[in-house]
Amino acid sequence: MGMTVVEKILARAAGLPSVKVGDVVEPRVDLAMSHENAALVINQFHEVYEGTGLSAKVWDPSRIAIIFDHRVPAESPKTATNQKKIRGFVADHGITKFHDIRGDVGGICHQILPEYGYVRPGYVVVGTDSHTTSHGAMGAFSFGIGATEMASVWSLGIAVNIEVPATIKVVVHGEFPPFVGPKDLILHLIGKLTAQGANYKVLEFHGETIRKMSTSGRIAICNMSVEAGATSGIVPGDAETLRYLREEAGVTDPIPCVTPDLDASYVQTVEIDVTRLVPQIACPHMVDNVKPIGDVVGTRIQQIVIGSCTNGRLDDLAAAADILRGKKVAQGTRMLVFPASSKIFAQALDKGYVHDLMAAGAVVMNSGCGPCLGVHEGALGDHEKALSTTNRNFKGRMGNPTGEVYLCSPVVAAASAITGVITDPRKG
Ligand SMILES: CC(C)[C@H](C(=O)O)[C@@H](O)C(=O)O
Ligand code: SF4
Repeated sequence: MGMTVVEKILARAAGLPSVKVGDVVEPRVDLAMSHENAALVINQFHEVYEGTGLSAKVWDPSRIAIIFDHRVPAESPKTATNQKKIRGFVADHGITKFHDIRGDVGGICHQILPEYGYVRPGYVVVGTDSHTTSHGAMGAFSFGIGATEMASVWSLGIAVNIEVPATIKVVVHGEFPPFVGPKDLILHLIGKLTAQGANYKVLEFHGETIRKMSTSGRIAICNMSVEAGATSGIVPGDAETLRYLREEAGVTDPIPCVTPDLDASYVQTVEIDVTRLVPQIACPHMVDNVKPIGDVVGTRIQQIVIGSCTNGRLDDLAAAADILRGKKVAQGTRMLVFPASSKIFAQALDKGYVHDLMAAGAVVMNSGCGPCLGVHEGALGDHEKALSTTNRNFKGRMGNPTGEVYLCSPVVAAASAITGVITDPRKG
């Protein structure tokens, strides 16, 4: 019996000739990622060693990545002190993949990992963040775990009790129409599968539309796979993965790719033709409450948000700048832009996108999670509505339980910024 790409990755990492759905395995971890919640992991990690007489040492400091992003720069003394504690741990243990609050190498964890070539095809990646699914875009099996599990990974280098997940094959055909892209595809898929439709399963993406898609688009679709409940999303490594890792991340060592067997078995196959796909909007307060844009056109918006690990990359900012160049953000609407990393920010500066966006009236903020999570900056006022390129619209997500968040692509957000109401970019 053939294996899916995740079965192959898990078999290799667990040192087994093959695995099948439901097997419980203990794969070797290639990369373990945390952000500010490393502070929790550190507490749990020390507990593992308490009373054993053993000195607490991480299994491999080169395989741990810690990125400050959720609250940068710190909004409170408590956060700043947590970050200080993590810095101390990083220094004590010699952790090298550490990204502090910096304007040169800072950014959101899910952008930093691919950008610096930390994730490779075939890797097992775990992260203390639900959107760790993003790194499936690089052909890795990448999923979120809790702080306690992470403490055990830090000491053992293996992920314990991992049940081999079933895989849903998603085959995407056709060419995107103008102003429609990967974000619309993933919103459409989540609407179709529902928020629980892929629970405990992997979404393995195939088809010519995926093959032609940039790494940026692939990150967006794998990032949001968790919103359909998926353990992970994955695009098996291919020519685009190699191009990205070589040309953009500067990787020079060999990059073997893992591909699924032709006779691999899937629990379900979903076929999507994007030829007639229209811009999609996830309406409050569930990511699977997805509607074609026509259903919500004209809804008044007080805050437009472009950024995050989902849609804060250079192509996203370029698309927004193209629409807003020479135009103005509507009165009564504010627009916040936060690039996914410092590197993207610098590129957007060089290309003039930051200038275009600011001249239109947008506030360009530093790289980090910012308004996406709403615990730090960019909160909504009572009963305000936001239109955002982020990935979650749960009640209270943007810091106010009476606020409403609509999710969309960068071009929809940019077109709507000009009018102050949800606007179809195909007609704008
Ligand atoms: C705060 C963090 C643990 C959380 C996550 O797990 O995803 C956040 O990044 C999010 O997007 O909601
Ligand atoms: S940008 Fe948003 S979704 Fe991404 S890691 Fe930060 S809080 Fe989570």
